Amino acid sequence: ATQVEWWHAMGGANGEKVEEIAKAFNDSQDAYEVKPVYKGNYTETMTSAIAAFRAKQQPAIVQVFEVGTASMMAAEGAIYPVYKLMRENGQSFRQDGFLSAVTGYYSTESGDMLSMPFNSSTPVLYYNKELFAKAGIKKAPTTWKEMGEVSQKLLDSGVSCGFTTAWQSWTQLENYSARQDLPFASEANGFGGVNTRLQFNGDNQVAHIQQLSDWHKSGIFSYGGRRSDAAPKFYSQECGMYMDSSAGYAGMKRNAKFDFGVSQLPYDDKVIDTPKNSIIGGASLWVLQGKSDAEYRGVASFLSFLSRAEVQADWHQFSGYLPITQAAYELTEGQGFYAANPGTDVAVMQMSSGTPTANSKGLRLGNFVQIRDIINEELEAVWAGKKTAKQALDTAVKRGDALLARFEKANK
Ligand SMILES: O=P(O)(O)OC[C@H](O)CO
Repeated sequence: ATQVEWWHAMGGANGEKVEEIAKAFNDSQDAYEVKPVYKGNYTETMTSAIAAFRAKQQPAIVQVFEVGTASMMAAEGAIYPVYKLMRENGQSFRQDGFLSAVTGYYSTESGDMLSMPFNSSTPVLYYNKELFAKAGIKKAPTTWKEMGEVSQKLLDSGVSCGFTTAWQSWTQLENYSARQDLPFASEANGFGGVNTRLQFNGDNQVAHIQQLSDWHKSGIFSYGGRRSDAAPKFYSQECGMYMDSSAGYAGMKRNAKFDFGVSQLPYDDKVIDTPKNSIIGGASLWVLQGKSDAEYRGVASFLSFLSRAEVQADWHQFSGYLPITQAAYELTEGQGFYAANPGTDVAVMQMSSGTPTANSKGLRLGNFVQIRDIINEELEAVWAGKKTAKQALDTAVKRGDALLARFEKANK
């Protein structure tokens, strides 16, 4: 069989599921064998693939997190656009069957899908129902004001922290901006052109980060790391609430030894009456150039397999990633999964509520991997009490803009 290498960044429970999916494809036919290879976290996987491409050792498929999207799109000679691959390999590929919020993120202006949105997520709020009950809290907070009040009740009942968060730039700046309908960057968050510049140092974002800083001092909020490293604070019941990707679900079922609930991210009722949709994260699969025709036939066949409703629905139900096709969503609903597992449809609802605005469609920023590092550094200076929110966000914008200017120059 022709071998097809697939580099990915799925560890833990979701990594085991990826192995299972590849095996199911391999068992379903004997012309191709997909070999999944775990390459570390998202940044490590992307960096390895770029280095491998330069050394002509690249895999056929690489999983790249949403943050790397603009960089991948710009790497024209290195990628084989998915819409083209499917067409040239005789696979019928109905883009219109995918959820528009997801395809929009990964398509060109003319609507052609460049990568395959295998695992799209959106951040949600997880909460410990048992700690809530002990503290006399009846329901999950819906606004940031309630977030503070509920956290205080948790602290008063003896819990050591109200909440923690994973992926701080994604949850507290990118999605905060989208939900509150505030620009994160100009040019429709980069969708309008490479001449985009950062705007997340507006008054509302500054006030939000300053509030988190004050809460960090009082114990309401506790910082636990740049990716999902804060999860153990929630599992160990140190914190009563936790904001993370909807795909934290698989790990949650495995590690949380208590009853937990899932609800939408809180919104800021000082800024907006009805929050906008949240934006996606997670990753998509990019096909790389330089492989044989036989390998590409294998890739196309595998991507078709991955978009099947039953494969998608199973992956969605296991991991908490979004059902990326309408058919996978309907199948899941028809199977009674949402009714039997309350909270599992929160991400889809939050993501698809209302009509997306220029501020909630998503982000398309060059050098965004490095910009996220800058944001992480600056936010960490806030949590450490070394900078005010305003100082940190102003500096992050200035440093990030220099990277955007460089990307603009290279991609005009
Ligand atoms: O944990 P994931 O896979 O949903 O990804 C979260 C963020 O989008 C990564 O940038």
